[in-house]
Amino acid sequence: TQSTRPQRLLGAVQKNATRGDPRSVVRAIDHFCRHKEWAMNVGDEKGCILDSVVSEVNPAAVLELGTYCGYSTVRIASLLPPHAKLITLEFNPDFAAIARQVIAWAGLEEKVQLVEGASGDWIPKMKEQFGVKTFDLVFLDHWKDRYLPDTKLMEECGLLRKGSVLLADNVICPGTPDYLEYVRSSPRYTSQYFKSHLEYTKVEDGLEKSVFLG
Ligand SMILES: Nc1ncnc2c1ncn2CCCCCNC(=O)c1cc(-c2ccc(F)cc2)cc(O)c1O
Ligand SMILES: [Mg+2]
Repeated sequence: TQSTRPQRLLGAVQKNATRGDPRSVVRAIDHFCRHKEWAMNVGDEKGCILDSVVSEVNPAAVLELGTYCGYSTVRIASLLPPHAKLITLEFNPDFAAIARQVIAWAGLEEKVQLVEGASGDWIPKMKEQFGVKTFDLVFLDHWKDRYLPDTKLMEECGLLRKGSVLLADNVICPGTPDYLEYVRSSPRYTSQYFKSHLEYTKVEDGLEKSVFLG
């Protein structure tokens, strides 16, 4: 039977990356996606911007919306301080199964909780299910038309505190126009655009960093 692209991506990790070495996992995925098969990871160029924001925030509690194969999960988790936790939500069970193995290969299982399901269903249950108070950093990389409703949901559920940072992928390509309009015009956010390119291409894309002001 035919393998899927995520399965072939996992194979490239297991073949080319060193167990327990997150950077080698990131490098193996980027090489696979640049030279073999494109895949919708945040990628190396936007990944450097992600790394700098994670390092600056130095978060104790991170939420990632949209795990896919776990590429950004590994990038983020590898930069977290001890005892910090990353909860990552993935809707697609096949993607989730691959991501678990990629995260395990990187040796980051202790820092990551992968939850299968839709963001709209899980966000209201975060506090009771995972003992989360608020998130210091949220990385939005899931359905582009869910960025805005899920941001409003996180506000309503009290999951954001003064200073919480939202970092959104793909605000240009595929684009999240309603989300951009909201965070850039709302008095409750200070927003900043980091111009970059769609992963592994020359097409313009970028990350939007928005700080919740409470
Ligand atoms: N827990 C949850 N709740 C809701 N939705 C959930 C979810 N967990 C997952 N999903 C569903 C996300 C499906 C993937 C989202 N990402 C994307 O759709 C995406 C697409 C491109 C792209 C750009 C140009 C092209 F020509 C083609 C594709 C690039 C990217 O960096 C992308 O992140
Ligand atoms: Mg993306």
